[in-house]
Amino acid sequence: MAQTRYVDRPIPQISLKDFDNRINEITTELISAAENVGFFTLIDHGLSKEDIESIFMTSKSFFELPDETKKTVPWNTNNVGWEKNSQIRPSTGKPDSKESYQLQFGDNMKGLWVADEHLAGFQTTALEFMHRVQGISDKLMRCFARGLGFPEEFFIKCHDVARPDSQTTMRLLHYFALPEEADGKVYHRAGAHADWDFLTLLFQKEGQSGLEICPGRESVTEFGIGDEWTKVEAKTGEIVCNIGDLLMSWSDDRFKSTFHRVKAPCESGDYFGDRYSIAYFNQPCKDALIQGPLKKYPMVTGAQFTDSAMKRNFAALQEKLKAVAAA
Ligand SMILES: O=C(O)CCC(=O)C(=O)O
Ligand SMILES: [Fe+2]
Repeated sequence: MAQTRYVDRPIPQISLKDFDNRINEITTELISAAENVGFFTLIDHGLSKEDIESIFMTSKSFFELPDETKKTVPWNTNNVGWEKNSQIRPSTGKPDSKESYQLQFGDNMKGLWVADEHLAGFQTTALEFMHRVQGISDKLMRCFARGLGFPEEFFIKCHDVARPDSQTTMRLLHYFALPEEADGKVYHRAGAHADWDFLTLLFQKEGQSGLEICPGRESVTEFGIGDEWTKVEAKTGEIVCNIGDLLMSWSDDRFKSTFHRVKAPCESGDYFGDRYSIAYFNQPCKDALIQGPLKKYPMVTGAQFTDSAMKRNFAALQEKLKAVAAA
């Protein structure tokens, strides 16, 4: 396999300290990060390293359950539940080598919370953490609303997690340990993709590296991926945030939804061990009305936006599978 081409690109680090007094300054920093690299890291966000380590322990306890137990909460197309080695990305045409458990706040979770008899207190612990991450998301949404000239509460209302049909999702991820000796196979961890949500907040664990980004996308309708990657360091206390396609569209392409991946380890210095991460995806309410201030794209509802993102992804996947079959 050809060597990966790496370039250094600064990923801004933004502090949320003293948020209410510093909201103007923080907004300026967020807007600049969103307009350029599309990724930034947050510090002083209110979650301690211990809080984050503790939710990672809960996540690990879930993934250590036997598959037979995890199968009691299977993934479905509402984007909830547990899956293993089943997510195929259009960029690779191969399943990611991982398992994940997706959680939401509302009715979609009926029957899909792992039962207390298998993992005591899981639902309470997960929901408590999700509400805290939503609190951080709310701060970011306030700033992005200001930056785009919407009323300050606008995006928060459009992503209200108190509604029973809320779509916002927290995804626990476990990438399996892989053989360090080359065996002729490529084990994708998370194949290159852009997220289709509003904003993603990602928690990583120190030492478990692999996340890489590839900026350069000019419009949300374009799919091309460049080939120069930049590594994002894994630090337990920081939150890595990225703009999703929804915010790119809602900003008339001003803010960039950047391609990223968790690299298939294959070169010296790559990390081959078990990797745990947690991604929190801010998804719109189904009836939210989405259109940027410049009206670059036609107005759509949250439900239509998500539906067409999934269809576009599916169509790109079919193309890729055809190309793989023809090769
Ligand atoms: O696990 C990671 O570090 C990234 C996951 C990711 O990009 C995703 O699930 O969309
Ligand atoms: Fe992603």
